[in-house]
Amino acid sequence: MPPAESGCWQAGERTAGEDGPREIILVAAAALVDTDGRVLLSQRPEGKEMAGLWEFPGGKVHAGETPEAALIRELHEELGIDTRESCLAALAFASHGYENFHLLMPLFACRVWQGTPEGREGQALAWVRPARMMDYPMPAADLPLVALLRDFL
Ligand SMILES: Nc1nc2c([nH]c(=O)n2[C@H]2C[C@H](O)[C@@H](COP(=O)(O)OP(=O)(O)OP(=O)(O)O)O2)c(=O)[nH]1
Repeated sequence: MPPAESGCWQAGERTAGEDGPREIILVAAAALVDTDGRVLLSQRPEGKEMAGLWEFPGGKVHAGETPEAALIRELHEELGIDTRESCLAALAFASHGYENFHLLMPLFACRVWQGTPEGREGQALAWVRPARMMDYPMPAADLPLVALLRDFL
C-alpha cells in the first residue's frame, strides 16, 4: 500500500527532530486482566494533564528504578494492589510524540495480584473488554495498544 494511503505517513505531520528534541518520558503501565478477559482502565483525575481520559494504570519511572519496580510501586499507590515482577509479562510498548514530550511506555500484562483494585487517588475505574475500549476515550498514545490487546487477549 502506498504511504499516503496507509495512515502512517501524513502530509505536514511533525516528525522527530523537526523542532528539536523533546524530552523522553518513560512510563510503565499495566494491562490488568481478570478471569473474564476484561482489562482495568483508570480515569485520569481532575488537575492532571489529559484529565478525564481513560488509561492503563501506571506512572513515571523514577531515576534508578526499573520499569517493573515502578509499575509494582504505582499499582500499590494508585490501586492498593500488590503484584511481583514474575507476574508481569512484557506485552507491547507505545512510543508517541506529544506536543511537549515524547512518551515511551512499556505495557505489561498482569493476571495475578493480591487485593482488590480501588481508586486510591479518587479516580474512577472500569473493567473493560478490549473490544469495548473504543467507548472509553484514551490518550492518543494508547490507541495502537488497544488494537494489540484486541488481538492478543
Ligand atoms: N499511566 C499511564 N499514563 C499514560 C497512558 N497513556 C499516556 O499517554 N500516558 C501519559 C499521561 C502522562 O503524561 C504520563 C503519565 O504520567 P503521570 O502524571 O500519570 O505519572 P505519575 O503517576 O508518575 O504522576 P506524577 O507523579 O507525575 O503526578 O503518561 C496510560 O495508558 N497510562
